[in-house]
Amino acid sequence: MGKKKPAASAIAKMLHADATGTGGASIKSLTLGPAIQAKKATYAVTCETLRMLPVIQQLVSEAGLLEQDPRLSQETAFVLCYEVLFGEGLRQKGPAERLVLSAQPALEQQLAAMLAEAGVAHARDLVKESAQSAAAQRRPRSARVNTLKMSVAEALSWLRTPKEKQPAKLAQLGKQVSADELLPDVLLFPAATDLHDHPLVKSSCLILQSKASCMPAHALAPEPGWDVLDACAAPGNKTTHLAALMQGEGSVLAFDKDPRRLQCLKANAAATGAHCIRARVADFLQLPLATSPEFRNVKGALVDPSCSGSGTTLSRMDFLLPSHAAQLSLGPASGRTAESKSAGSGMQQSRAAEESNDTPGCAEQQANLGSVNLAEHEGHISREEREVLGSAEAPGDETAHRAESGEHDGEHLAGRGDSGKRSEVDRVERLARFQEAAVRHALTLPALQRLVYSTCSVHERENEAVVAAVLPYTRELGFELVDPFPRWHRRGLAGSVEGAEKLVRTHAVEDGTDGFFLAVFQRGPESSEP
Ligand SMILES: C[S@@+](CC[C@H](N)C(=O)[O-])C[C@H]1O[C@@H](n2cnc3c(N)ncnc32)[C@H](O)[C@@H]1O
Repeated sequence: MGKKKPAASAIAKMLHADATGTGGASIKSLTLGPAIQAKKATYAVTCETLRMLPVIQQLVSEAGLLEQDPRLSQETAFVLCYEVLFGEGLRQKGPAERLVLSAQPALEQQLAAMLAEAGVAHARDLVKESAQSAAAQRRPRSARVNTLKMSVAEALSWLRTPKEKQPAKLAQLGKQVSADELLPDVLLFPAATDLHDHPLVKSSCLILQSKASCMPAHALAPEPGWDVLDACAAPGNKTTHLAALMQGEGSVLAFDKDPRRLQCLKANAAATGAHCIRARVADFLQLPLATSPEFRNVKGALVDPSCSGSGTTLSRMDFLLPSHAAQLSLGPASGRTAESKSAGSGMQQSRAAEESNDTPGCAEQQANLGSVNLAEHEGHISREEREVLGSAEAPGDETAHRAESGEHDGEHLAGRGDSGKRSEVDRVERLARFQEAAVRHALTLPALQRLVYSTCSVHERENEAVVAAVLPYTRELGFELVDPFPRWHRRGLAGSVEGAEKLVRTHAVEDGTDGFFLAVFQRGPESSEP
């Protein structure tokens, strides 16, 4: 049956990772990598095949396609079935295409029967759209103005002033852009705007970065001339943001354990003109922060360590996967599966719906960093993170896991079996221990004034519970929790930790950005002496 199409390979990996609860796969990392030639088309076919999967699976099964030729893989059958029924059609190429083309009349007949049974006109109506999918489609696109290259006013003027011979699409974009109310260098564009080929993005004047991911650098608020440390920095979206807020004056000392990701950070720093970044490969936990002259004057630290990435499931479009779509209906009348569970408006409900990220990733992997291919690096995170967790941390202690977190993990992993649930719970626990260790270590910087801890996780264990674990130590050192964004509405989970009202959360469905968490520790003037 020949080589698998890239979309079929991607779907095979996604379905395997989803079914087994293993990480390492995301639609973007699998379809936009350097080895893929027609990236956008592969990405689109993969997404759309997954979106229509409940219908396609049934059609493939009822047409007996896989039995007709055992060499046909189910993923190839899914993709070809998508293309012949909903996509751009198929050409008689190889045996797989010929087989699906010969089955086309039967497939179409079966589809018509499904539509009639469900009483709907379009195949899309057979797949009930989840609340998450709808939210993902509504979500505005955000971009950060790289103020090392262009002021916000210049960027807005560039976008809003029609240029000679400017494509209509760009002129239209200029009418729709708005400045974010909270973060002065963040611009918001309408949902589904594709900015990747925009001239300002290509020249790194605009950085495609989620609003939530732009919060930590603002929360740290470094002054020009400071020495600042970025503990787990690659691929460096926040590192370059720090450099921009410092107007390129001072030093941003950036570390990451992963050499490939650090290369990515360096390329990112060069492209954005962030020349004050000094980046090197290092295990942050091993750096002699308390004793080395290199760190003597560091006043600000950002700790944005590996996390479960459970706040980024909307950006990653994990809702297209079967474990997330388990409750999707196969149409109003079919009654074949349970009702879709609403993401709801409350934090608890939505958290449960979101806690589903099996690839430790972060929103930043989806950002466009000019020529740097981050999709490639996204897959690398999970391998690296497994190593990090395997080597640097104690094994997870399941009894230490908080009941609430466990409950939601269990909920989202329903259907994967106990081992899947257990491994996810253990994974979050191990991540949290690393996160705690990283914060504690950063606090040993002798001149530290301000520390920001952030994750793109929605798990309490990785967020408020980490703050609770380090709080006594921070107090001993004279640090207090402070509120970086008094006007922001979403706070730490009530009752989770003293000072939860000073913690910042963002909600993936309700705030139009990734699910994110941040805490700011500040040392009072009387205790800032080393
Ligand atoms: C969430 S990502 C950081 C994203 C980054 N702050 C940004 O905004 O682009 C976490 C990073 O931590 C790195 N990491 C994990 N363990 C580490 C360690 N012990 N020392 C240094 N870096 C580590 C991973 O390689 C990964 O690049």
